[in-house]
Amino acid sequence: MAKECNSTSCTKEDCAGCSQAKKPQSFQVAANEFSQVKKVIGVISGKGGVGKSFVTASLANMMAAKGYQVGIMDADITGPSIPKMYGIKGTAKASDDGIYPMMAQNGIKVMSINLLLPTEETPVIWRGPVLANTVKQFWTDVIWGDLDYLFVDMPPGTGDVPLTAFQSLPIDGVVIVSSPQDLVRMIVKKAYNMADMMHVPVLGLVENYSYVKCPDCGKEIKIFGESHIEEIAQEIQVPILGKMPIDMELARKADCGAFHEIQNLYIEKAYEVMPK
Ligand SMILES: Nc1ncnc2c1ncn2[C@@H]1O[C@H](COP(=O)(O)OP(=O)(O)OP(=O)(O)O)[C@@H](O)[C@H]1O
Repeated sequence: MAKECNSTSCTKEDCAGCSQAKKPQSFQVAANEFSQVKKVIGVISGKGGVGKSFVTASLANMMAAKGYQVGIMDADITGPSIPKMYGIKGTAKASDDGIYPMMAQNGIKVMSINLLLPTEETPVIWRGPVLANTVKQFWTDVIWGDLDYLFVDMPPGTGDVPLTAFQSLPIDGVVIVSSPQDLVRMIVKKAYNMADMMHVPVLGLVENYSYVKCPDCGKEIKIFGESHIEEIAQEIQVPILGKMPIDMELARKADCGAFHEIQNLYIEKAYEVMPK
């Protein structure tokens, strides 16, 4: 048991069990006064292109189908894809009270930089602090209303913008998305360590692109090689929430703006770990 003290220079180990232990400084910002969000769930990946947006939207659909009020914050400011996946077009409206999210056909509220730009092809060529501030504003200025779950499609990596998202939003837990290559071991651990350093619980791991099913014989072909997800999950002591194959039907729906029709059964287990 640690000795109780008033020191401010103790290490994390020294302080274990001490009621005076230094808490990390909070940089959290207040939500818009018209937002009541019960749980905020981040979806992260150590690198881009692993299907983070796909998993974010799949989790959101799953909770919406179970009757919860759900929103998606597309915090991937330089690579926003959520509105397109749901076929949401146009510009979000605003009033003196804030900015209103737009709604997908299954009732999910969405906010993305693409809903604030003149066209969806307009590139976002902004410096880090401006990007990071936009994520903050998606929390402070967006009128989310009553939500049971807000899923945050976090920017990939461990840079400025994900750091601000972690620090500014009251994140209740994160899901890490990865692909099967060996390199992923290091990348998943970076994402895990970032969440850990931010004192945010990791709810589980999703492996994407695990295999592709041959349309003729049904054989599972592991185009990225053998999975390492079990070993990684064991090392970091978090559950595996599912392994997703490359599914052409799901890809087609995502591409044509019909993601609201998707029930992604490959990650059904994620429901069990959602904080209730
Ligand atoms: N399991 C899957 N089966 C078929 N298509 C998929 C699957 N996962 C993702 N895709 C498709 O791959 C593309 C990239 O996925 P997504 O946009 O989710 O990646 P991301 O990790 O969010 O990328 P980034 O963070 O770099 O923006 C999308 O077109 C998406 O529809």
